[in-house]
Amino acid sequence: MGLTVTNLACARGGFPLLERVSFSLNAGQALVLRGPNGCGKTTLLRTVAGLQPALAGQVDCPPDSIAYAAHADGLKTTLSVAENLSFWAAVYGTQGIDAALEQMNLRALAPRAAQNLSAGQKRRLGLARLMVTGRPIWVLDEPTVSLDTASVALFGEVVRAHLSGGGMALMATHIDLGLPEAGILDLTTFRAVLPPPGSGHFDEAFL
Ligand SMILES: Nc1ncnc2c1ncn2[C@@H]1O[C@H](COP(=O)(O)OP(=O)(O)OP(=O)(O)O)[C@@H](O)[C@H]1O
Repeated sequence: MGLTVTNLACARGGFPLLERVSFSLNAGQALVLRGPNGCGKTTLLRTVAGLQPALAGQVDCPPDSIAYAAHADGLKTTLSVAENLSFWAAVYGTQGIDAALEQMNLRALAPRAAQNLSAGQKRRLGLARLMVTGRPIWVLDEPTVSLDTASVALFGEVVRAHLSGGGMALMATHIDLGLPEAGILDLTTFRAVLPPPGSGHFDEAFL
């Protein structure tokens, strides 16, 4: 009931970026994607989350098991913190936002409109959304951007609790989340061989 990625190849803007990527995640496991800027971490996460098609290979996981947190927090700016979480709980058919408010240190901010939060507070709310999805596989793109040291530690604890409960996490991050149990996958070894100039891929990138 986990996540299995087999021989995955993915592209962005028509350019193949990664190929032959394989890994699996079982209950309680986390994997951190590493690699330099632009190597394709976001692209891989988007492909795993089903936001874009793979060039080749397979992503296998139970239906509706992935919760994806992108660079953008995806907040409803005019709704309060509590209303945002309640909205997402309703979307995902779950109940109760208390644990998310508590664990992401948002209780005191519950009545504040999302548009009036600081960047780090917005990020905490964006991450709290994961907790109300009830979904076991968290796919996280640079989750700690804008977080201060205390909030990074807080989020590390939230991920650890998620893993302890049988959840899984696939993350692109340059920051140490304090999860020594997480595996590391360096994507530099999976870089796709670029197509020869004039093969049409450049034009395709602008179509
Ligand atoms: N919408 C887009 N259209 C075309 N090319 C894109 C698009 N978004 C990203 N790219 C390019 O795709 C490549 C991979 O980008 P991606 O965001 O997956 O890398 P990354 O490893 O996540 O980088 P970073 O560590 O900087 O976040 C980069 O060269 C980038 O410029």
